[in-house]
Amino acid sequence: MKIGVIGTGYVGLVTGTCFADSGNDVICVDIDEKKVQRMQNGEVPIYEPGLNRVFDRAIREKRLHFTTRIEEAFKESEIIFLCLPTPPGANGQADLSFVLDVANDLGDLFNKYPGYKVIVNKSTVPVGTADKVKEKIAQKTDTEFDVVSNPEFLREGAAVEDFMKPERVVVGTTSEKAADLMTTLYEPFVRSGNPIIIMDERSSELTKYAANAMLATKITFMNEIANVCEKVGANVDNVRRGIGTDTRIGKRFLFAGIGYGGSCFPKDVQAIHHTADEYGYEFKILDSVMKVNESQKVSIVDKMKLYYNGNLEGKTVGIWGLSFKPETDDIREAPSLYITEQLAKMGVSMKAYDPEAIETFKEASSDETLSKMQFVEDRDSVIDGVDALIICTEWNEFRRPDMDRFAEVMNEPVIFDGRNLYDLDRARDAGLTYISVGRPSVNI
Ligand SMILES: NC(=O)C1=CN([C@@H]2O[C@H](COP(=O)(O)OP(=O)(O)OC[C@H]3O[C@@H](n4cnc5c(N)ncnc54)[C@H](O)[C@@H]3O)[C@@H](O)[C@H]2O)C=CC1
Ligand SMILES: O=C(O)[C@H]1O[C@H](OP(=O)(O)OP(=O)(O)OC[C@H]2O[C@@H](n3ccc(=O)[nH]c3=O)[C@H](O)[C@@H]2O)[C@H](O)[C@@H](O)[C@@H]1O
Repeated sequence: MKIGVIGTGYVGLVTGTCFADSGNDVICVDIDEKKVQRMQNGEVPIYEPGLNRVFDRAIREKRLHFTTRIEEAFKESEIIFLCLPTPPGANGQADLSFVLDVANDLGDLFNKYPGYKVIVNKSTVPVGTADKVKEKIAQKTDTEFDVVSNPEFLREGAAVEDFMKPERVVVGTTSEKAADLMTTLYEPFVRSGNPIIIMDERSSELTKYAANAMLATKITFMNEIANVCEKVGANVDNVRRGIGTDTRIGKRFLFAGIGYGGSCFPKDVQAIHHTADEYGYEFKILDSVMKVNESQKVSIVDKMKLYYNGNLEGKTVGIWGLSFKPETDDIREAPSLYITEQLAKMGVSMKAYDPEAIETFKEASSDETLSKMQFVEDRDSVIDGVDALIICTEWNEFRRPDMDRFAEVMNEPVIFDGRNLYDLDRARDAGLTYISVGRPSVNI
């Protein structure tokens, strides 16, 4: 099949590359000229494990092309995917301007190159967007076309794996013709028997938000259980194991920490809350989820204030991990941004390391915060001569450090761990003061 992909971010590039890998001819479009140039030169512009290998193969076999001209991707394609940003607007609603502007251009192109095509919304978009896109295009053309909702469920850091073997593919369309084309396209990805679930457009659009809001709620629930554990002297790891073995609850997404971040959970929880509000429904549980997550993101700073009796000025603190989760360079809504901002304001100096996200972190932080920060190139240099260490991201290389080294090289071996990486007995044996999430503190 001939496929066009508009927008080559985490979703668009993975979508285009994986469809090319399954034998389709794919043209990807982006307005970012530099990015397109890099991709044309064979470079993957984001860090995403496993993407390089599939990307190189698709380029070598000449099935994956890049352009800044939407017309080039439109002309020959049977299916066109919109993988455009839908950032939060001023009141938390999804900003649809990127999607609707492109829909407008598509209307003109349909006029110029008439003939049936399927336009697919892969961006996360509010209920009713398929109708809006349809309207925009229909204002410009009489050609037959369909607009389909096909939400994406991939996780950053595991994007290729998730795309290649999705647990389900959701397709929202009432058009049989479009459903057949989408089924043909996705069949190679669900050979193991996972379903392609066809439904109406609105249900499909809401499914995406329901999935993200449910997962954000699950994490937040565990963060609240962790906060209760800290009060009553219980251990959230034990509670997690105790409940996760119940298959009705499930083992995954039960890890307490410093709040959910990333480009999607925070914005999508806000957006579905806003949609409900627009339709006169108060989504109360999500009010609490957002409120709890705000405070959870900086709970480490509260713990530090308590430990240092409110006096952190002049301290030097090491930071392990800046990205919102491991295996990505994405820094959007990362707890590290909020923690470092607050510490900088309190006069704390910081020394930070992340395997992939230092550059993106610098781009996203204020000069005031950066003026208090120094960045180093390896994990071990961070802890030399610091008064405490904060762990923000659970990169693998932070899981098994030489535990004795903390006491040897830090001014004081104090660790505030936002990701519960270490066994409490091992921390105790290494002489650490160890404060984690929802577990008894060690040596306090
Ligand atoms: N990042 C993720 O893990 C997931 C994201 N999503 C959703 O997918 C959508 C895209 O997300 P990301 O890929 O993360 O965004 P992104 O911000 O990484 O990439 C968007 C790309 O679109 C390009 N773009 C903007 N306007 C354009 C235009 N007029 N023509 C061509 N290209 C244009 C930008 O230059 C950028 O390269 C969002 O709605 C998001 O909520 C859904 C599932 C997973
Ligand atoms: O719509 C999206 O963009 C995507 O959002 C999430 O994917 P992602 O944001 O890449 O990352 P997750 O692995 O879901 O983690 C999100 C946040 O939750 C936190 N988290 C996750 C799991 C957990 O048990 N505890 C926890 O605190 C992570 O640290 C991270 O900050 C969803 O998992 C994807 O299915 C979805 O497609």
